[in-house]
Amino acid sequence: MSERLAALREQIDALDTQMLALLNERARCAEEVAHTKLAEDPNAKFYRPEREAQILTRMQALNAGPLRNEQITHLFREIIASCLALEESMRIAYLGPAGTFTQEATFKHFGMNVGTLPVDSIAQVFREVEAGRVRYGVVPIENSTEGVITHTLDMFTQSDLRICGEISLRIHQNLMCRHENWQGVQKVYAHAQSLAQCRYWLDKHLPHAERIPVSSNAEAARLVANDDEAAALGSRQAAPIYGLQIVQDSIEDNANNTTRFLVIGDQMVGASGNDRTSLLVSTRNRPGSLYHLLKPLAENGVDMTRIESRPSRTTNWEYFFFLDVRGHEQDKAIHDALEKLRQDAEIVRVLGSYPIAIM
Ligand SMILES: O=C(O)C(=O)C[C@]1(C(=O)O)C=C[C@@H](O)C=C1
Repeated sequence: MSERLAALREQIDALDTQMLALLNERARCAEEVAHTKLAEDPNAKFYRPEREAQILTRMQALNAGPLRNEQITHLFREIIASCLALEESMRIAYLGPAGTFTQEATFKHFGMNVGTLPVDSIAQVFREVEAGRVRYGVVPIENSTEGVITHTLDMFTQSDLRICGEISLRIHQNLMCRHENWQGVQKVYAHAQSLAQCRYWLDKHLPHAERIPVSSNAEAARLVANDDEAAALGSRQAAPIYGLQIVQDSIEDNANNTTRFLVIGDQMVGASGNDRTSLLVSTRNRPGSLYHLLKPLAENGVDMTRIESRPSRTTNWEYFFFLDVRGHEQDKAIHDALEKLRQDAEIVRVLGSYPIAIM
């Protein structure tokens, strides 16, 4: 080994020693935070999404490189998750099975070592949280190319759970096989959405392979585990679970393909300074009802970023409206707009105020 290399490694060893001490000092602080919270309130919540968002935003602002903000965010998320695990060991239910993008989103947000419970429907995620068998749940809510996941919206009309956070995940599709010789595959299994997201890549590179839609990408990987002539598309997490190799990565046609997920729980989240509030509103069916619903928001200068309507299911031609606005329900503008709205609408429910997803 050259003297230069030996000296650099010595420097790295010294820095690692410092980081180790600092990490444990931080962990002891988090343990102290837990004791303090409990002393102040026996029902205190340990997971504080607003505080986590503030920490990550601050680190990004301070970051001078060469590590990219994305890497810094990932590292600090893992550090915070490890500290949170010292405060409380918790389990997260997600729309499974293992190896799906929802699992990837769960690990991204709660750290790679969090306990998880994969379940087989969005409704079941809600039920697990409602029954207290898990602390939080993670469900998909919208994809940038495929649109809103109406099943998740509908669940909020039947559940009192709140939205505690959101996770934004860049969807990278991977081609996975049992062996490296992917050019010879005859079949490509995947969820229909994943097949659609890789249509041009498949046209170009595997034009003769049959595309077979299945219930989830994890199911696709499971089928390919027993088939030398097939490939699966999906999240990189699926490969080791089903003994597959990633033979081509990031093959999605649209590089900006993103899915948004919600963290659901029974917790009110404080303001982080960069928040979103989701509302469920219903009005009597009369002329101008949508106008009356939106007027208080506009008059108070509340920035509405989305509106979705869903049939009420109990009365024909009556609708629930799902609205997203920028800001926190405690902000004066939103608070005042909600007061006004409540005078007019049948139902006005705040589904949650939560930090806007960070990277
Ligand atoms: O500040 C808190 O409330 C903590 O519990 C500490 C901490 C952290 O490690 O920084 C851990 C978990 C919370 O979700 C937020 C922050």
